[in-house]
Amino acid sequence: MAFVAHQLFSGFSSSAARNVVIKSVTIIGGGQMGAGIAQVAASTGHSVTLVDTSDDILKKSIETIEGSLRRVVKKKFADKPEAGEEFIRNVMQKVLTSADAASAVRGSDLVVEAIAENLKVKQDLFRRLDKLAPPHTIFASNTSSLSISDIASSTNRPDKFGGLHFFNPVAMMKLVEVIGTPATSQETSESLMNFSKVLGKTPVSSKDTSGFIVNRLLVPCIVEAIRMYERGDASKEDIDIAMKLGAGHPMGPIELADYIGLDTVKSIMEGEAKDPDNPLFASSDLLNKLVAEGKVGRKTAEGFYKYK
Ligand SMILES: CCCCCCCCCCCCC[C@H](O)CC(=O)SCCNC(=O)CCNC(=O)[C@H](O)C(C)(C)COP(=O)(O)OP(=O)(O)OC[C@H]1O[C@@H](n2cnc3c(N)ncnc32)[C@H](O)[C@@H]1OP(=O)(O)O
Ligand SMILES: NC(=O)c1ccc[n+]([C@@H]2O[C@H](COP(=O)([O-])OP(=O)(O)OC[C@H]3O[C@@H](n4cnc5c(N)ncnc54)[C@H](O)[C@@H]3O)[C@@H](O)[C@H]2O)c1
Repeated sequence: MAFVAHQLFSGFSSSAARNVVIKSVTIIGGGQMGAGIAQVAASTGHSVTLVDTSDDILKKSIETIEGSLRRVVKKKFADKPEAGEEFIRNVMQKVLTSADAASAVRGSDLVVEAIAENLKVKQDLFRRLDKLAPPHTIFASNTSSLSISDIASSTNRPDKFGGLHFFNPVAMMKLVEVIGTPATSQETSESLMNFSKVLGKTPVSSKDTSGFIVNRLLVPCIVEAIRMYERGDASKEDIDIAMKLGAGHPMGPIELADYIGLDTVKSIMEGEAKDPDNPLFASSDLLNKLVAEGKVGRKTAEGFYKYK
């Protein structure tokens, strides 16, 4: 799939002190999160370029976006199927794909990174993109657990760098955490807050602290659930039923781990385990085994559970 450089760089105001109005967005990583972010950005009128490492992966990303749009349209245009089809066509036209991050970022107001949860890999990517993106371009990471300051330190634009933490599935989850570091400028934070609102999300702001808001509270729940299952205190089914019916969660913590992806869960755990003061993240034999077997949850049709 060839990259088509149609995007007009249009939203930047001449004054460096003014907010960047985000019109064109490059999303790096076309997996669960990147595809979802591309979908909501295109659905709200942004020109989107979705980047991944190969055309085959990007083809799957496009299928994922179209599949999710069909579910959205089924409700939104319940009585007008033709209008729904037209909506899908219009949204899909706004999503270009490219396996070449370097050309994709050249006309972009915002770059959102949603690649693997690995500090060095994210730093390497941003170090490269920093040299290619225009000076006004804001960089944002969708990291679940890494420090935004650490990722931003690979660039020369820490003032134009923030966290934009979406939730899975992006099409359905209303929250975005906007993370500012001590170096993030007020204009950048405001631009990211405004962008999130334009996407139809509710943004909250958080300092660049471990887990931000949601994961600081959610991750211990998932960790304890997996340990409880490993110890044999309860079956995985009962743990999930208990948290759905007893705590009102839409998914149980073990189902949710499968939904997030056990590869991502393992990367988060290993990143956090570097803190010797936090025994919460000691390794889990069961999690390691599932990941080693390629059973990383829903995306591979098997994790703790099997999926059709
Ligand atoms: C021992 C050591 C362990 C170490 C552990 C370390 C832990 C690490 C943890 C990492 C955490 C990282 C997390 C990440 O940074 C942040 C997150 O994203 S957390 C995840 C947040 N998400 C959730 O909590 C999801 C909860 N689930 C739900 O809200 C719902 O279940 C659902 C996903 C919306 C699905 O709903 P269901 O009712 O279950 O199922 P349905 O299939 O019927 O769907 C309902 C409704 O929604 C529509 N829909 C669902 N998915 C999509 C989609 N992708 N696109 C479009 N529409 C979708 C569907 O069509 C249905 O519509 P309806 O038919 O009702 O009109
Ligand atoms: N899965 C979740 O529930 C969830 C929720 C919020 C945030 N996150 C975070 O979002 C990020 C992505 O998670 P995901 O679940 O979408 O992962 P994923 O495995 O579904 O997708 C990651 C994609 O990035 C691509 N990729 C890897 N390196 C790349 C590179 N250098 N250039 C371009 N593409 C590259 C991979 O090919 C893959 O398609 C992670 O940082 C994760 O912590 C995940």
